[in-house]
Amino acid sequence: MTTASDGVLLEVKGLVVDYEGREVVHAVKEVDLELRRGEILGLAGESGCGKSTLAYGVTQLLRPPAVITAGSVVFHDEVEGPIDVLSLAGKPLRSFRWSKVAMVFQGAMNSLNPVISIRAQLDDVFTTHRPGLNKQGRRARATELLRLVGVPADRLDGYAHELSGGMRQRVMIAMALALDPQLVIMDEPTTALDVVVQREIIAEITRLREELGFAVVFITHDLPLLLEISDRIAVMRAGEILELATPEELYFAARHPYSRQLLASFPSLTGGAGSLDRSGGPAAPAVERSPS
Ligand SMILES: Nc1ncnc2c1ncn2[C@@H]1O[C@H](COP(=O)(O)OP(=O)(O)OP(=O)(O)O)[C@@H](O)[C@H]1O
Repeated sequence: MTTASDGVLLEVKGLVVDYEGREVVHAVKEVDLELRRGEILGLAGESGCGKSTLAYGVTQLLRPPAVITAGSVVFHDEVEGPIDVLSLAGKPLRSFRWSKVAMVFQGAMNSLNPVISIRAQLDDVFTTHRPGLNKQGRRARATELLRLVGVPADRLDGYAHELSGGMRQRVMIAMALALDPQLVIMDEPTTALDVVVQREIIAEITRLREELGFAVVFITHDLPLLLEISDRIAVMRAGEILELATPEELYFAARHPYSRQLLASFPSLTGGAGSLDRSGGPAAPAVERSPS
């Protein structure tokens, strides 16, 4: 049995997720996966391969017609010990989602409430999940969270539409971190942003991960980005994980032909010298390039 001391945060075994419509779609097929405490795990693969279904499945965020038909998900909480995620329902499930696992989605405008101030939205999270926190405590925590993600505290009393896209995404990250989760699922968190802002947000995410130690499941079509920021990358195709490797292993010695095909579909990875250094950021991936 896995214990917290093994450093495993999330243990997924034989997970099967189907979409039950007129025709059943087998979106996730008997996936086994171990996510380590504090690691950034990238989920790579073409559109429709099941990345989001897998990530939402392990956090019980799926809605009908999605059905988990087999498998188990165990979250090794650093305080409470193992939690059988798939057996959670109602209040314990809602609490699990904010307190242990948080989500950052692509369009912050869709996740933030346009008619409620940022402060009130954070307040909502605290009053629901941290009822012991008084008004002063909530104010202090809200200010601290904004500072953490590099948003001026005076924005707390503003509204989502008054913020730039990058600022909004930072606020979303602050909300996700509000209850100090051990895992943050990020589904294309920077896709809607321009490249410069995207780089700033990515740098912020990796810095916060260093500082706070949460694990990240990072979903994106951007394989070069994953090579740069991930500790390990799972390559998915048609509901299965074909290969799970470090960026170095994947970049220099991918085992599965499909992984090689996927890498080859990014000219920036296979092109001429210097092509790994994208948009002024740190070189991707964080691996030594071969001299050839
Ligand atoms: N609500 C739904 N009803 C039926 N099938 C669905 C539904 N949502 C997703 N699917 C199917 O499940 C499979 C996996 O989809 P999923 O969105 O998880 O893939 P993805 O890799 O995250 O794709 P993308 O990168 O485009 O977001 C696809 O075949 C998709 O068509």
